[in-house]
Amino acid sequence: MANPTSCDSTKGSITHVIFDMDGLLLDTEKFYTEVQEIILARYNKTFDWSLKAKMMGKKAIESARIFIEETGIDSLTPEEFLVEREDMLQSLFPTSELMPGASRLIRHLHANGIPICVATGSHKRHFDLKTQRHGELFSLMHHIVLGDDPEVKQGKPSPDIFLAAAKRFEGGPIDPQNILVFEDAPLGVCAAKSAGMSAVMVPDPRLDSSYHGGADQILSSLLDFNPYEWGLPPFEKAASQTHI
Ligand SMILES: O=P(O)(O)OC[C@H](O)CO
Ligand SMILES: [Mg+2]
Repeated sequence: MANPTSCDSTKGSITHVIFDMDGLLLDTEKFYTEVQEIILARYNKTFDWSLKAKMMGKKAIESARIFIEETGIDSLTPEEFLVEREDMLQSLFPTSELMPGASRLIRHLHANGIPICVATGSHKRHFDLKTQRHGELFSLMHHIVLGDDPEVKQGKPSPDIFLAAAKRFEGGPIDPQNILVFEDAPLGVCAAKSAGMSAVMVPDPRLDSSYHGGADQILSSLLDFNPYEWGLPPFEKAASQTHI
């Protein structure tokens, strides 16, 4: 039988799970990168991962401000930048695909009665486009908190979105110590830790490891997540392996 004492005290106390969406559940960060590269090329500039790290996970207008500030393009306002990228994003988002392991993990936690939700910087209109092929999977979430939710005053790295998500679980607010957040973005990990939660980071391999600080665990893929390590119900296969 599985030995529960192999989990440390924090990991063993997880009862609720919050998922980031872009770059974590859905392979959508590549769309932002592609579009931003196209826009920057018009100004003979290139997009790099240090800028990407500052933008990922934020609300659209917040990341637009960073983009304009950091690239020094003064002929575009952040609002104009958002308009300029919108048509391209709207045609790409409906093609969004799931990240490896996302479906398995969501279905596993749901089937085992672990309350799960999504907390994404994406606003409603983009969320609807990105998830239009994944409605059934996202319907397994207890709730979804979006970047344009009135309770989310500031985007990540502010803890606002994760604290709002913790409140909306049944019996909420859930103690942050009992919540595990999955994130791909450095600012998202920062937000989860500021909210007092545990954070598993699944970063893009192109993100420099200097951005990995703060996460409680770094994984290459959701496929590598072991629920048992966190006191969560093990995957079937893992459960049988513990008998060996
Ligand atoms: O990573 P998310 O799901 O918080 O989304 C944030 C933006 O929409 C994209 O960086
Ligand atoms: Mg993300």
